[in-house]
Amino acid sequence: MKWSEICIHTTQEAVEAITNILHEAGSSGVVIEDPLDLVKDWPQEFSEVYDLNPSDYPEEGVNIKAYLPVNSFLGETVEEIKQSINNLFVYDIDLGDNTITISEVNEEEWATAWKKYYKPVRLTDHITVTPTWEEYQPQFEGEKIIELDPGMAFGTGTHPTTVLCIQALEKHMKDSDHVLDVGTGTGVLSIAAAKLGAESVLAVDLDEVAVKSAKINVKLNHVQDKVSVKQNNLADGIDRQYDIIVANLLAEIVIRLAKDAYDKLTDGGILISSGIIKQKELEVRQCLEKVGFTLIEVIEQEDWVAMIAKKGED
Ligand SMILES: C[S@@+](CC[C@H](N)C(=O)[O-])C[C@H]1O[C@@H](n2cnc3c(N)ncnc32)[C@H](O)[C@@H]1O
Repeated sequence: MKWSEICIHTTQEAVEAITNILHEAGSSGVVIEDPLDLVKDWPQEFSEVYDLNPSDYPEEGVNIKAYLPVNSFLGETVEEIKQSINNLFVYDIDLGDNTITISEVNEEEWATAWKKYYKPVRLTDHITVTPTWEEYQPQFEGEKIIELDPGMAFGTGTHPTTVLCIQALEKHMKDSDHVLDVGTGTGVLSIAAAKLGAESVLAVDLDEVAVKSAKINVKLNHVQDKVSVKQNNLADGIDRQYDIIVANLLAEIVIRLAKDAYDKLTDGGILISSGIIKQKELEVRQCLEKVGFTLIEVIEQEDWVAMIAKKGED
């Protein structure tokens, strides 16, 4: 397996929180390079001599290094890590200059390195996702194929959080439903919804790169008659109601969206929320119930949970 090194330059204060984020993102080991270690009195047990090289350490602040497997969703994992770290501002944690570098393969190569690991994948009974550069012929009648060129946006379709959303869309969405996709990334969930029979889909993302990518992918999949894409913060300013809201965000952002999602669903409408790491399941569940949702299903893949919740009684 190939590994990529991610290095975050930050402060002492942020070490614990960032280490947690890296573990949650699937890193098995974390190295902390703290210049304070150079001046610390190390115990000289069993004749062990600590011979630290100052050139391995930053002059100020702390380097946290972690190793991630190079796979088709490496880009997404790095994006998740960046987002989770940026979210620490909310908790008043000083992040210092918060520079993030990727090495082993240089950043430019890294941006495309994952491409060779990205192959057509069957995600559900009906949906297969394939990168645009692969030749893929349908394998069975009724197979719906999503072609994607993710560029630098999140959403190859293969990430567990995305797969859970597509499975939930396939199960809970009815033909003629109107769908809102919050945090669309490459547009993968909107395209899936359109191909599964949605009447209309509005795809929103805060990130301009994602909005561009989603617009390209929507056209590539010939669903532009059903799917519109716009830059937007969560569901702010959206003034109509939807039958389904799908939101593959992080737990903290799902919590921020919950009340607004409830208001913007029709009675009996369904919220599919994903991007929830297992440890945060209870927190999100309590928040959804507090705003009035009835939880109807919780599905899991690896360390990730998606919650399907209904507006009104089950
Ligand atoms: C985990 S990715 C999901 C992408 C895609 N929907 C998928 O399932 O593969 C989350 C996306 O949410 C977007 N996002 C994060 N915060 C947001 C906000 N406040 N408003 C809208 N989009 C946001 C990010 O830019 C990113 O594209």
